[in-house]
Amino acid sequence: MVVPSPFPFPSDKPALRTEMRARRRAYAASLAPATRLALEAELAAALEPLLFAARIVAAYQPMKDEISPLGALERARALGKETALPAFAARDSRMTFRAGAATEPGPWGLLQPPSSSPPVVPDLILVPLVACDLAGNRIGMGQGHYDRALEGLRVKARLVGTGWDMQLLDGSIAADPWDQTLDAFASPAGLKEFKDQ
Ligand SMILES: Nc1nc2c(c(=O)[nH]1)N(C=O)[C@@H](CNc1ccc(C(=O)N[C@@H](CCC(=O)O)C(=O)O)cc1)CN2
Ligand SMILES: Nc1ncnc2c1ncn2[C@@H]1O[C@H](COP(=O)(O)OP(=O)(O)OP(=O)(O)O)[C@@H](O)[C@H]1O
Repeated sequence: MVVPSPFPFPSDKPALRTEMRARRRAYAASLAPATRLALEAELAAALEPLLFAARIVAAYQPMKDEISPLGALERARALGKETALPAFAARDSRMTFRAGAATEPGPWGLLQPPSSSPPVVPDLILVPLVACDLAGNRIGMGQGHYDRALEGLRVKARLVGTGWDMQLLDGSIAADPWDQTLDAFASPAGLKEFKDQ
């Protein structure tokens, strides 16, 4: 499932983010709707053992080019687990996880649970990403939302990057001191656990 990295491999994060966002967009656009649904079902199947073991599962409301984790979240609910999604009080406020379904518009253009839903501490977090490498280094949307939120949650939670197969790169992503390393990457091809750092 590891794809050859873009060549020449961009040396700085912003360039790699731009390159991989473009590739993610092209990949998502190339998928027929039925294929996309089948891949999302494969993702949910790959995550099943982790969902089974968790108590509170957090995922994300997918953006246009991202793989949807909502089937996996539905599966978690069917297994009796509590589920949560990212929420923001305002654009410059800290991201938290709130229980329940995404019913209200959030400041970053994504639906989120209402502020009346309780904040929760998940023990499994499905983390959206632009790209990650085999050491669990991740590139996100560049606002540091996950890095900041995961800093305090990683003691309790397993962090599983979630994406299309093509988002796992075989080159190395230079980690910044604040970057939170992923424990694993889940995609339609399966679950790839990263070795302890
Ligand atoms: N699906 C999903 N949910 C997520 C994230 C994510 O990466 N994916 N986040 C990851 O941290 C947080 C939200 N952070 C975000 C950071 C930047 C942009 C962004 O730049 N969006 C548009 C511009 C829209 C706007 O400016 O309002 C863009 O794609 O250019 C979106 C979300 C929490 N929820
Ligand atoms: N724990 C933290 N404390 C303070 N600032 C942070 C922290 N984590 C990240 N940042 C800031 O956030 C900015 C974006 O970081 P980075 O480029 O690593 O984001 P990203 O991992 O792509 O985004 P995200 O985590 O939202 O998906 C950086 O400029 C950094 O200073």
